Amino acid sequence: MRQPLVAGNWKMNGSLDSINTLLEGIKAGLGEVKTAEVAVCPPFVYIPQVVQMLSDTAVSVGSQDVSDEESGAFTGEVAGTMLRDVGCTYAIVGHSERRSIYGESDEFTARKFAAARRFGLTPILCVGELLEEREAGTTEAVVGRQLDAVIELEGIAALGEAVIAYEPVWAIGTGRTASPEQAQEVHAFIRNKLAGLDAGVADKVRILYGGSVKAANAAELFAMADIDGGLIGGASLQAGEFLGICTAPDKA
Ligand SMILES: O=C[C@H](O)COP(=O)(O)O
Repeated sequence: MRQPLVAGNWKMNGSLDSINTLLEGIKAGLGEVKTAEVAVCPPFVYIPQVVQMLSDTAVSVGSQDVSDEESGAFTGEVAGTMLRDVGCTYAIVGHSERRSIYGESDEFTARKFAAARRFGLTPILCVGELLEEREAGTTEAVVGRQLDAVIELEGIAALGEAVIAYEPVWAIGTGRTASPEQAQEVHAFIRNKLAGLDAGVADKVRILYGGSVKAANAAELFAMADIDGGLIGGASLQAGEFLGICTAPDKA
């Protein structure tokens, strides 16, 4: 039985003050969350503050990215060792905003996935197609290719110790959520693809859905057989909305 995971990706949002307020709000409602594991992924600079504020809770903290390198002359990079040092347990890799805005390739993403694991972080590997790729009928080819880059570098077993997030790019921040059936179709494709290589990995890996998830639509998405929680952007910046999503698995 896979425990659902609801992870908030705050992206480049927040300030010392607003994060205090957000976390106070989340902490006040955590007692209502019965089933899901909860995680938040703040901007790098706020991670120590967030780890400290959540130290009396079971909420995990992750980073939004991680360097593919360990240390040295890599200006602007943040290493997995540093993220572990300040209390992270997860690292998002290959978010579509990294892929599309900053040109990060499948191979580069795979190296970041490897680095996260090497330094003791659980990668949350994001995959997903652009609107034009969906319309061209290439969703499975794109998602399959993104997964293959990681499998080729790290091996199939590594995915059993990671989290996958399926995020159709056309649903991110657009208010246009994939329907539960559309999401389930791709989640099932991912799980079946992994099952073809290692049934144990496919059974174990949590596959999150991301893209305009809100308290109002989370329960129907999370009720699908292969959707094991969500990676939440905008709605994770509002305590009430985020808690509404975190408690959605309790209603299944
Ligand atoms: O990482 C989170 C996703 O990009 C989803 O963002 P969103 O919930 O604002 O659509």
